[in-house]
Amino acid sequence: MHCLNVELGERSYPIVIGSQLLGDPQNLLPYIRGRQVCVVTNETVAPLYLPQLLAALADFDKVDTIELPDGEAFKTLDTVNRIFDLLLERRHNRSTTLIALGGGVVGDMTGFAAACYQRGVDFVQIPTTLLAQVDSSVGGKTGVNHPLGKNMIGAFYQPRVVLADMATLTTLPEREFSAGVAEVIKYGLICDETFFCWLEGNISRLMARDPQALAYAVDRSCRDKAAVVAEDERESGRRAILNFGHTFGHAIEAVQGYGAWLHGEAVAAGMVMAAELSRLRGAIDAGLIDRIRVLLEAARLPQAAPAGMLTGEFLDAMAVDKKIVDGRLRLVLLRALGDAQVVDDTPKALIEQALRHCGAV
Ligand SMILES: NC(=O)c1ccc[n+]([C@@H]2O[C@H](COP(=O)([O-])OP(=O)(O)OC[C@H]3O[C@@H](n4cnc5c(N)ncnc54)[C@H](O)[C@@H]3O)[C@@H](O)[C@H]2O)c1
Ligand SMILES: O=C(O)C(=O)C[C@@H](O)[C@H](O)[C@H](O)COP(=O)(O)O
Ligand SMILES: [Zn+2]
Repeated sequence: MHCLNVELGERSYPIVIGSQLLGDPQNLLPYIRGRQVCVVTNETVAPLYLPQLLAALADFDKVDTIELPDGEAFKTLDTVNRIFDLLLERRHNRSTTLIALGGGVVGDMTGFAAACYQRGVDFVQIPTTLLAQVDSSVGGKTGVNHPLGKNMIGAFYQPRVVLADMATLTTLPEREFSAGVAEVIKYGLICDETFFCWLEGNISRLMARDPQALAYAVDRSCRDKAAVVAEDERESGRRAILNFGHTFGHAIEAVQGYGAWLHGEAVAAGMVMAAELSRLRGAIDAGLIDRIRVLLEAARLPQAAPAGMLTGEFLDAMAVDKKIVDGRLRLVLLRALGDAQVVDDTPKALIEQALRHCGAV
């Protein structure tokens, strides 16, 4: 077990990475200030890991659990309202702590509920998917989807601790594991060339969930993300690079219907689109795109738009992107391997060309 720190002044917190962490009260007690807790999880994760966690919480005065329905389609205000209902019915006060036990969907909604309930209560992230361990549990972006756009309602709200128990990844389905690898590859592309090269040499070990390769990938991803977040907590500048591939990816998620493509799958295809656009602007060469495609192939991730998705559907959905300023679409593109930048002057025709190269019709 080891710890990394997300350095955010008085909102700093540790990311604890290890195995068999969630059953040990000592990993949680130092971060929970009151005597009340509410575990938020879902119907899939609860039977797998809730009993272990509840055993670790046995000494609290009030321990409640809410099991949400599973799936991206349930990442909504209505579902968050169910958390508020339970907290109020069970008289949780301002000293309560919410504990998110699950993937990014549970984590994003629990964090948002914590940000809003009685104007803010503590929360803890216990991520149980690869994607949540390497990305969503770190950095304090919380929120829900809206039919018109992904993560459109939310708040920046940091957890008190992230407990990444890698033992939970043993039960993760293959497709979900691959989705997490997409965000891992993202770090290499945007800010960590050495990591990208390591991934090229170790992708088979990673996909086989070799414990050492997995531990290295989780640790390195969390370090990369924590460094970017520490520099720009509320995305006024550099943090936008963590959105590489996401403007396209979010369009896929919204247009296909939330949950049809997994977030990581949509981001994978979106990263190829963003890389293709970077090439059309003359920033990178075709060789790098080939290298990205080889990694995505090995990770069993998509590299093109969903069959039949129209360039117009992409552009319409992208028009509500949260990075837009003064009506200008801002895209995260590559300057080189390991070096991303935000660009706000990409001609629409070039975007359409990149989309068509990547299978949009
Ligand atoms: N806040 C952020 O910074 C951030 C970053 C990246 C992604 N996200 C969000 O995260 C969400 C995607 O997260 P995700 O990929 O974890 O999806 P998810 O939360 O839907 O979890 C994936 C599936 O795996 C199941 N599951 C979870 N843990 C399991 C385990 N240990 N064993 C077996 N099954 C398990 C879940 O029940 C679900 O069916 C998206 O909504 C995305 O927008 C947020
Ligand atoms: O932490 C960030 O910043 C990210 O952009 C990480 C992304 O992987 C993540 O999907 C995030 O939720 C996207 O945020 P959004 O602001 O584009 O909705
Ligand atoms: Zn993402």
